[in-house]
Amino acid sequence: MRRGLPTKKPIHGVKHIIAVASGKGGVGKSTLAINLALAIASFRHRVGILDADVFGPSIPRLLNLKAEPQTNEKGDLIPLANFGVKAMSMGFLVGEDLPIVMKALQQLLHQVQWGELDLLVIDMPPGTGDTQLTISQQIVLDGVVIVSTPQDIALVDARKGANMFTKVNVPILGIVQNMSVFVCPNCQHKVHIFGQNGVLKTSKEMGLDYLGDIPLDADICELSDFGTPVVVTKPDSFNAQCYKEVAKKIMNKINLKN
Ligand SMILES: Nc1ncnc2c1ncn2[C@@H]1O[C@H](COP(=O)(O)OP(=O)(O)OP(=O)(O)O)[C@@H](O)[C@H]1O
Repeated sequence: MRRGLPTKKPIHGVKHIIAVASGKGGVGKSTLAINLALAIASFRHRVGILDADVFGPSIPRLLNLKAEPQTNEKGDLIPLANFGVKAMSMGFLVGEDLPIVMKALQQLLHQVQWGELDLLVIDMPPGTGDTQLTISQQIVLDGVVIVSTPQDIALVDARKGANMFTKVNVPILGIVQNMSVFVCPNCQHKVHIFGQNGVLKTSKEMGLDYLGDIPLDADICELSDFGTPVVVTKPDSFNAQCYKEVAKKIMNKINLKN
């Protein structure tokens, strides 16, 4: 028998799969992943989100989902859903015991009854570890979206992340800058807390597309904490529009209509 990398498999019934990744933790990856999923669903696509953030699953909280998923007669997991988006999360399944986590990851990748989806968004764990490699090697991804804040320490890790995906032949759809600008709610003065154009500069240096900028705004954080993300709760707000602009660029790249 030939030994080597495992063969990549599509996910049954799912037309497109993108991953959202970051080099560093806490830069807003899950918030971007869920708002992108909801934005693309708002363009009348059937969307699911797979939370593969093994040690810090956020999607149950972001979608206000708590129940344990049921299984079908084949033993496949049936996703939960909220705001029209189907969701499956490591957070529904396990604690933090590594062997169990890796087994659960296989179940999440290959044994979920998604039904027909136009797009599955995978929320990756931060960094460049085993989970990212496993997903890159086992799943046919249309591409990965990298998110970073504009300060150097995050950008160094974003580069590492991008390099890892390139090495394993996963196309990079582009980079999103998060939390670069804070607009004072009283005087509208703009403050670039972590620097202004760090992600744009890095994307140019790396020859990657710049997909847009999401401001640092308390509303984004609070609505996420309530399990009511800004794209569904305040769809006409500036913040929601920023996520929708990024979503449109991604949809164009993977040939999804908007
Ligand atoms: N643009 C933003 N404005 C304000 N707060 C934000 C923004 N983006 C994310 N946050 C907040 O920052 C925190 C971290 O965000 P999030 O959980 O999405 O990051 P992450 O990169 O997925 O983290 P982890 O490494 O835990 O997976 C959360 O409290 C979230 O609400």
